[in-house]
Amino acid sequence: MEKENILIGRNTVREAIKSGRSIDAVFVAKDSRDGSLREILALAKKQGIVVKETVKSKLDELSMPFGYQGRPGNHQGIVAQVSSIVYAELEDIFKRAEEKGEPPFLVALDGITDPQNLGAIVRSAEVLGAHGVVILKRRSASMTAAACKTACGAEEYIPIARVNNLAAAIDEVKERGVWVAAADMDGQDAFGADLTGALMLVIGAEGEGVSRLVKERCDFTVRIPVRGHVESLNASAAAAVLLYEKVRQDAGKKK
Ligand SMILES: C[S@@+](CC[C@H](N)C(=O)[O-])C[C@H]1O[C@@H](n2cnc3c(N)ncnc32)[C@H](O)[C@@H]1O
Repeated sequence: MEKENILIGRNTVREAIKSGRSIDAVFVAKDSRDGSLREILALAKKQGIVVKETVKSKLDELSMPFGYQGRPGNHQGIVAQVSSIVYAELEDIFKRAEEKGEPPFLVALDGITDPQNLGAIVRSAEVLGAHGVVILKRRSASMTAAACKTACGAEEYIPIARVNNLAAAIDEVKERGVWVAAADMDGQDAFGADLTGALMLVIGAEGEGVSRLVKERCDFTVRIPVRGHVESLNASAAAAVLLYEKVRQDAGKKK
């Protein structure tokens, strides 16, 4: 599976944004800000697409492997990185659980923006037997080359569904008989909570944690007890601990 594609030049990037194509990031040259570039950036911003400022040589470098050899500058000050990974639907995750004859086990990410955290969580989810990962379409990291690199190929084996609205996805999942647990520092002790059976674990964003709206939709909130001075774990470390705790509890119940 191809991990990454680059769209080069103003018209290409503008049309891609307008068409609603899934764009991971727009890279724009630091020193170019004329009218048409400003218009494209405003479009990108409106759609919640990540815009990164960079130097022209970086744009040359990004464009080179995609047929622009020997023609630096042809990117006109802008390139967009689009992911070509095939995202799944929520339904595919439930199908996966059904095929395996297991209660659905999902991980949802409420706005994780660091691709390495996303990749690490996808990897842990796959390794620990979750049936799928749910991420947000906007204002969140997607499966870029950086995320795939950290996932170490796990994305090939686990469905990753992108949703517009996590609160709505939680309602849908709950209707299908799955308990939804938010991971948050103000929850009940995760090691005393019942994580067995059909479960979706919601991990919060690096800065803001789980949003209030999402937390209100969850059935309960779990906390990993900490002993140090730093308040919280890294999101991917917290996900790994909680996923493992669920696996441990399920194994204990089977005995
Ligand atoms: C870096 S933390 C976010 C910290 C954020 N400042 C807050 O107050 O929520 C990212 C996510 O990792 C999970 N997490 C981190 N430490 C945790 C802990 N001790 N117990 C449960 N979840 C934790 C939560 O889902 C959290 O939203």
